[in-house]
Amino acid sequence: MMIVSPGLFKHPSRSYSIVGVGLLGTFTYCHKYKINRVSFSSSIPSYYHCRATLSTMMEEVKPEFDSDKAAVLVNELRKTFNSGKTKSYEWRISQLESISKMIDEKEKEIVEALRKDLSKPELEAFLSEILMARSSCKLALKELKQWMMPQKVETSLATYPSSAEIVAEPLGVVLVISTWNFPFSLSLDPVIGAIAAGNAVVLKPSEIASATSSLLSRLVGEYMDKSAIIVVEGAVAETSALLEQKWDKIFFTGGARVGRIVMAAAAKNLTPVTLELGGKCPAVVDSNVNLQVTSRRIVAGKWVCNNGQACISVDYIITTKELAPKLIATLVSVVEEIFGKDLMESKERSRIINSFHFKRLVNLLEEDKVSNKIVFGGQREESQLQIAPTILLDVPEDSMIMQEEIFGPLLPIITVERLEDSFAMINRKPKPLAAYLFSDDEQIKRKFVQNICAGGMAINDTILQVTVPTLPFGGVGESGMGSYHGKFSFDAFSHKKAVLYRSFAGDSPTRYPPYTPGKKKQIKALLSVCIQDEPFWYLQRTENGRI
Ligand SMILES: NC(=O)C1=CN([C@@H]2O[C@H](COP(=O)(O)OP(=O)(O)OC[C@H]3O[C@@H](n4cnc5c(N)ncnc54)[C@H](O)[C@@H]3O)[C@@H](O)[C@H]2O)C=CC1
Ligand SMILES: CCCCCC(=O)O
Repeated sequence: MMIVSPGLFKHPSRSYSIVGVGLLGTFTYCHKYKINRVSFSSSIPSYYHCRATLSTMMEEVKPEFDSDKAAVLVNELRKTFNSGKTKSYEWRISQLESISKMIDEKEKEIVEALRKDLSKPELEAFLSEILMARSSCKLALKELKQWMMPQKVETSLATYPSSAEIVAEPLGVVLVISTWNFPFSLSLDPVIGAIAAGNAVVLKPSEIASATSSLLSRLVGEYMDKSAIIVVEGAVAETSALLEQKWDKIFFTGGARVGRIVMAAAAKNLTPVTLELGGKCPAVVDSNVNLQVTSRRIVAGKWVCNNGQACISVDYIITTKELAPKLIATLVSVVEEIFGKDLMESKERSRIINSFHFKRLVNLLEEDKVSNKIVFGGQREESQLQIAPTILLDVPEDSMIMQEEIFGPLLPIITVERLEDSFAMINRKPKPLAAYLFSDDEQIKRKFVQNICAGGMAINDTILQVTVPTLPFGGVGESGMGSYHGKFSFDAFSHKKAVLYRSFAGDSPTRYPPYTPGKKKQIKALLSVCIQDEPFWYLQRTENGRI
């Protein structure tokens, strides 16, 4: 079903309805494709195979928002950026205040869109979407003046007398491509960083969360400066049209398969990227833990958090053979305490986003070597797009469920003889976005932090690391590159320009050729002083005492 959604180029001061000659014609709408109930044959095993099939389906319908339209859009935004308007502190603050106002005034509509897209419970929508976006915006409003201040730094004897600073300047016109699982906060959070850093920005939400995508398009058009901040709705074709343009930064949230497409497109223009990808996030559980608290925090980081459809969700657990039965029993009791005995009736869990993800998850459960490993749950109802919280024990490491990111309510538990054996298992896999350890043993904690490479970690909890704005949120290796949240968002969309200030005084002829033997002696003497006293620099303490 193809829906034309209004308002992409509703532009009071300049009309994009370019009537008349040539390729452009009149263009005042974008095409949005609603994909909620796409069903694939159950023989397709992998998520990415499904996604690729979906992409093929999309290609059959030529989009109106094509590369020519995208070029017009980028050109208009570049004019805005080059006018200097987005660089001022006042403009940035005004746009951030508009976002804050939008979130406050439209909270109910946001919750409703999230219910439509994911049956997201109201409180979860508030906590993981509205509060996340609101707190990012409030932090930027509070800290922006400091973030924009040039950072004074040390200089060196070789440049004496001098002073130096690092100046953050906006990259220019940036593209934010978002995804479907936290479709509101994951779209707005990077946009907040882009605006705080003084950029013009295009947001392309995920077509899979179509209600939130439409809401963002309407609200951004209503509240924000349309000459600098635009939402383009659409699917693969529209995203591809955007990727053909020259951007000053692309910020992508989604899977690694598409991350590679984004990076390849960016390479053509040497455009820097931040890739917020995914992966299999392990949770290691030691036998010396408070099992009740551990289980509650794993359940929170798995089934409460968007029904496991979260990039930082616990993907699998590793624990000892001795602890496994007690851990499973405690997890089950906590799940039933939180969601009730009739797991399929609970309204406290988001649904699976659509039928192709539903089928993908069922395929993971029904693989021969896995289907007899289910120790809890396993119920599913396609009409409700719901799968019960499901625990599996000791599935083979070469099974699909242990090879692919699960991104849903299935939780395999793998047992090892010794807890340290878990480290090798984790390090055999691609570097995860997050890794979790539950242990009371300080030595094990230290070894985990030192030996497990991951985007981020939490010790004795799950997922909360992304709520701390002083911690960068991002991946490593297959789970992504770059990071954001808090000032890291401002930095992700800024160029850090080095500036050295010198006076005309003290210009020494020693610096210039011809390098006579006497001069060489002087230079070597000066440099040896630098290297002896300070590694080639002197500490010119600045007025704010910062190095
Ligand atoms: N690191 C993070 O912050 C997060 C990472 N993720 C990861 O994202 C993945 C799930 O997202 P997906 O289902 O992939 O998201 P998706 O299917 O919504 O795609 C992401 C974006 O890429 C676009 N896209 C899809 N195929 C494309 C193509 N062939 N060419 C150009 N653009 C294309 C979509 O229109 C969408 O806007 C998981 O691996 C998850 O771990 C999800 C949420 C947060
Ligand atoms: C609530 C914050 C969610 C972070 C992104 C994710 O886990 O998909």
